[in-house]
Amino acid sequence: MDKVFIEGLEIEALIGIYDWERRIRQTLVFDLEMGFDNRVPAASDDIAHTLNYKAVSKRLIAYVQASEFGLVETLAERCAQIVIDEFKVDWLRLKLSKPGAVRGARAVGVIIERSRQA
Ligand SMILES: Nc1nc2c(c(=O)[nH]1)N=C([C@H](O)[C@@H](O)CO)CN2
Repeated sequence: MDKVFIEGLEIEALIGIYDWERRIRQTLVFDLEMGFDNRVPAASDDIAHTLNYKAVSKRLIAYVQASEFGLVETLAERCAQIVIDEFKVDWLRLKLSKPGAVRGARAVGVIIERSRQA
């Protein structure tokens, strides 16, 4: 399966379960792999035929910056659903990292894989 990917997309958000986290914004890092048949845009050389990684990135930036969830699980799930619904993606893997959230760890977070429901 072909893929389009976005790696290391940094977005600031209000996220976390502790009181101190509700008073600050933290940097989150998104890595996405999205299933897509890249033979179609390769044949036409037309951006309109692509899964446009810039358009996906801009949509996620707008959504995440405005979000206020407690758990990274919730935010990851909503972002996955946006990409599947709005960009006609059938399958994706999304890694959401929260750097520096746990002392001693470079990052913590979740990795989810989701498919379009039949
Ligand atoms: N599985 C999760 N564990 C934890 C989360 C989370 O969102 N998912 N969040 C926290 C705190 O907000 C933490 O990031 C602050 O250091 C703890 N565990």
